[in-house]
Amino acid sequence: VPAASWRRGHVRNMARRYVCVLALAAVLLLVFATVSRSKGLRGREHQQTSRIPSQFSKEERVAMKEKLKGAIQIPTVSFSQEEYNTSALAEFGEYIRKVFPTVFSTSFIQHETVGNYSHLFTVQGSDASLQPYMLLAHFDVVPAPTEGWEVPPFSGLEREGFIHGRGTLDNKNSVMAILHALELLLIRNYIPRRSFFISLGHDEEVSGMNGAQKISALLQARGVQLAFIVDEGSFILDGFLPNSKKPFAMISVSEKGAINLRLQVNMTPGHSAAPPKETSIGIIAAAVSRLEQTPMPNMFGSGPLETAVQQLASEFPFPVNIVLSNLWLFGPLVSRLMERNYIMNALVRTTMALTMFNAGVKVNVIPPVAQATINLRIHPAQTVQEVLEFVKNVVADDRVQFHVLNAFDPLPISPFDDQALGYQLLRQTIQSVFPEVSIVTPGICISNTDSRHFTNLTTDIYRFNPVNLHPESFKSIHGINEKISVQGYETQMKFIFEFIQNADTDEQPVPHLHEL
Ligand SMILES: CCCCCCCC/C=C\CCCCCCCC(=O)NCC(=O)O
Ligand SMILES: [Zn+2]
Ligand SMILES: [Zn+2]
Repeated sequence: VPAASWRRGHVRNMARRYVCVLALAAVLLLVFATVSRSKGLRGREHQQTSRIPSQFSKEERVAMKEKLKGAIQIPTVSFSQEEYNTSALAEFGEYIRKVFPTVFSTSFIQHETVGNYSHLFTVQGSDASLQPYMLLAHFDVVPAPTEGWEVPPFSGLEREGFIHGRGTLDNKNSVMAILHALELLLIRNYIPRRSFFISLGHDEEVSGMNGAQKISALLQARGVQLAFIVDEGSFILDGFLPNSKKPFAMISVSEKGAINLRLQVNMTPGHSAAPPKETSIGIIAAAVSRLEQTPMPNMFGSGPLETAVQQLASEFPFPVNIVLSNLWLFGPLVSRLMERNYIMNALVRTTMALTMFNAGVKVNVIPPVAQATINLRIHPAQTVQEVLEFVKNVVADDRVQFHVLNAFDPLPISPFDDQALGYQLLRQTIQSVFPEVSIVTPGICISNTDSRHFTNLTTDIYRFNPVNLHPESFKSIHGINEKISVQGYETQMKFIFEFIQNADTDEQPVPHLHEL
């Protein structure tokens, strides 16, 4: 082909290619612009640069409580690992999509459903150098028979400044406060610097194996490591200390282990008119009675609780403050005094509760099987094996069989020194949102939480809900008349609104003056 003709053909081909590339670029740009607009992506001109004040309009505050009420009305009850209200769990997923549209439509937030009903949100921050953290909560609740309730447990009714219902403290309040705080931040054009995850479990009350544990495995498979986790598991404790009116915040830096243990006695059935000396029910009843009469050893002596007691000493008048500040000398006395109160008792020892009893087939038949299920919560100074040995030694009856339904050791103690970012961010936010709270102490969660499934992703697990809890309210958790004040819920949401912004810091926490 003559050179000139070749050159003309070559130039024509090159021109065609450039036109195609330009056209493709134009189309992509158009698509990107469309997607950005529709998905709420904010250009840097929208980048939030200054702090967003946690002030909310009357309409926003009304919406906060109404959305919580709506959540309470969905009966997301879990009965066992195999039995929970799947339609309610699915309905709850639809509900949060409806009431938090910005959370679900923001381009830097990814939502995934895990284990069919749990929710994982990945909120991508603008500074990838900052290690992400996680906010944890759950929306399943324990059953709530209506007997004893002032209002129906799933009505979500508001009365005298309180929203009533199962889950108002454990733990739909946290689920809704987290999502609502994020919704309001996004509406105010907030973009986080530090990425964070929100994990909302659907089966925390029945082990978390299908929710939180699967979310943990998913994040581990993605190579995620977390700076810290914040979950339920303690509160601002108000009225728990004798002679002290001041509330204090306890951040649980560990949680007890647990054993669900079934005791069983089998016996040949027969006519009740000619009974044996003891039936299977009598044998099991005597065994569990011995267990109830033989408390586990008092383990008060070292660890976060002692730190808490010493930090609280200043709340007490002379000479109590001297006693509490010198546990090396008065520890045995203090431990004896603490075990007199059922909540404090749960802090100083492994507890045992007989929670289920199944036996008998008919009034005139000797019962072939008797079963007693006991729920043990293991103090951090003990192990599953030690507790099982203790139980078998107290039962001391070969006719009683032991079946461990599930068990896990106490959780490690998370750091709570000046360099512990998560702990210090909580302390900092507590003192800015709750100025009346002057003491923040470490503690032990006497119950269990979904956070125990995340020890593979971080060592810094903190269990704390920014809600004032009174001893009466404590009784309502898994009990009757669970409720949260409207003001208390608003403040919980405000706390999270502040905490998320506080977590954007890349400075190491500012050391604080120790309370001691
Ligand atoms: C001097 C210190 C006084 C401390 C008083 C401690 C009061 C205990 C406060 C909160 C504990 C309750 C936490 C609520 C979360 C419950 C989570 C749950 O139900 N998990 C399931 C389970 O454990 O079975
Ligand atoms: Zn809970
Ligand atoms: Zn619970």
